[in-house]
Amino acid sequence: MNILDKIVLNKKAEVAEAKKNTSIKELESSALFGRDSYSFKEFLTAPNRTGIIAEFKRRSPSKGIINDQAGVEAVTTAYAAAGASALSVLTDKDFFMGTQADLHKARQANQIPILRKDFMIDEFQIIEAKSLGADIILLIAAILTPKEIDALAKQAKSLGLNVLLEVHNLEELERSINPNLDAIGVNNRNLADFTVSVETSYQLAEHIPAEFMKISESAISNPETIKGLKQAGFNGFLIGENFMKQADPGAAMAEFVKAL
Ligand SMILES: O=C(O)c1ccccc1NCC(=O)[C@H](O)[C@H](O)COP(=O)(O)O
Repeated sequence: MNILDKIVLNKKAEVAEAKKNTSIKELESSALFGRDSYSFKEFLTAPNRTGIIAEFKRRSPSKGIINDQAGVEAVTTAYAAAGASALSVLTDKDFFMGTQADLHKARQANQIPILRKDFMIDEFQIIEAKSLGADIILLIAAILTPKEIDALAKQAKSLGLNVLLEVHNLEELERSINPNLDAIGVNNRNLADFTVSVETSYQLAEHIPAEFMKISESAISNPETIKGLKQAGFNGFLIGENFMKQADPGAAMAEFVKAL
């Protein structure tokens, strides 16, 4: 069984447990449930922003512990001050050491869009994302059927959330694309074997229809890479480890942005 299969199996059990403990009514009565989401598109394309979606990520299956000392409020507010267009906050506990409280804290401290970075497989998680203050949800083509993507995207849109579809190859893109998506993210990391190549973004760029924002995800560690990806039509750049591996991730991002 590869790591993605393990994550999904674990997530199914986690969601089943969460459904036993929390009702949808409770989630819908959260103070944040009724707020209007920030527009992903507006923040990504605003002239004074970088296009960077800066990720708060303590651990990953490919790298182990990246940074278990940094605080979510301090890091995310520093990312926003450095010009992040949006934030990404991991909420998966078992593989990434993320928590739902991280997302909630990031929401209270920031006024830019936040992506709930998790493995979404069930409508319950979308309602949960809304109740925690997320603006964007991620749908990963490698773990969902086209029918599931369609249903989850429709539900997210009905709650005013922005939807980012993640693909890693042309086959995933062609089978998963649908009009309820806002952005297509090309993951430069192969989640089955963890190899990375930014070439993946270049190869898929021309196949992404113009109506969707284009995001390049993972393994970005150089401002020059962003310049090249912008030329290829990318609007957003999801960066986690490159900043999080530093003692002060916000300062690392501020330095990086100076070279853009
Ligand atoms: O990062 C991993 O090891 C990983 C393993 C299995 C599933 C997902 C994984 N990462 C999720 C991501 O998409 C990245 O956190 C994100 O794109 C940022 O990547 P990076 O800048 O390389 O930290």
